[in-house]
Amino acid sequence: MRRIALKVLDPRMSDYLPAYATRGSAGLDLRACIDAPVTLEPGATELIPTGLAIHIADPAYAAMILPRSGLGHKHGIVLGNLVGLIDSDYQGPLMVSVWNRGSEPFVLNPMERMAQLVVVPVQQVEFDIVKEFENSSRGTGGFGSTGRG
Ligand SMILES: O=c1ccn([C@H]2C[C@H](O)[C@@H](COP(=O)(O)OP(=O)(O)OP(=O)(O)O)O2)c(=O)[nH]1
Ligand SMILES: [Mg+2]
Repeated sequence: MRRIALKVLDPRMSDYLPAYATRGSAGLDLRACIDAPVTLEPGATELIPTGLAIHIADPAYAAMILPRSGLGHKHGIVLGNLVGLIDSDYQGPLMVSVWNRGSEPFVLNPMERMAQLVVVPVQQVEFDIVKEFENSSRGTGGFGSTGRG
């Protein structure tokens, strides 16, 4: 398994370090490092600290913050930025933009799992400037060009 440097910014998080729930888990749950419950009214977005920082260091990797499916589907708790992207050179506090897109207030409790972190491979690229592309079967067709259903 790849190892990534992690700083515990808030000592309370030492007891709640992100871990894979099962052997096959892709995501590491991120918890709300808050002192008191936060009520998210319908439509509200709050930037919630995780109390952690990571430094991925290798530009061939990044991390993505994704919603938890249960919170998103049942309670409308998703992310204000839809997906959070953590650069490999980022060393600041890991923050989660929690958005209540639902119709009921949602109370986020201290240390509650609010989102998940997925580490993914990244291919950085350089561009070759061209006037014409080589032919492809799709060409410029997109946005439904192959039809519906
Ligand atoms: O949900 C998120 C998204 C981002 N970040 C941190 C890590 C990331 O590396 C940095 C910058 O994110 P991004 O590039 O998506 O934001 P930006 O608005 O382009 O800011 P910047 O100008 O700092 O790149 O913010 C988080 O902690 N949580
Ligand atoms: Mg950026």
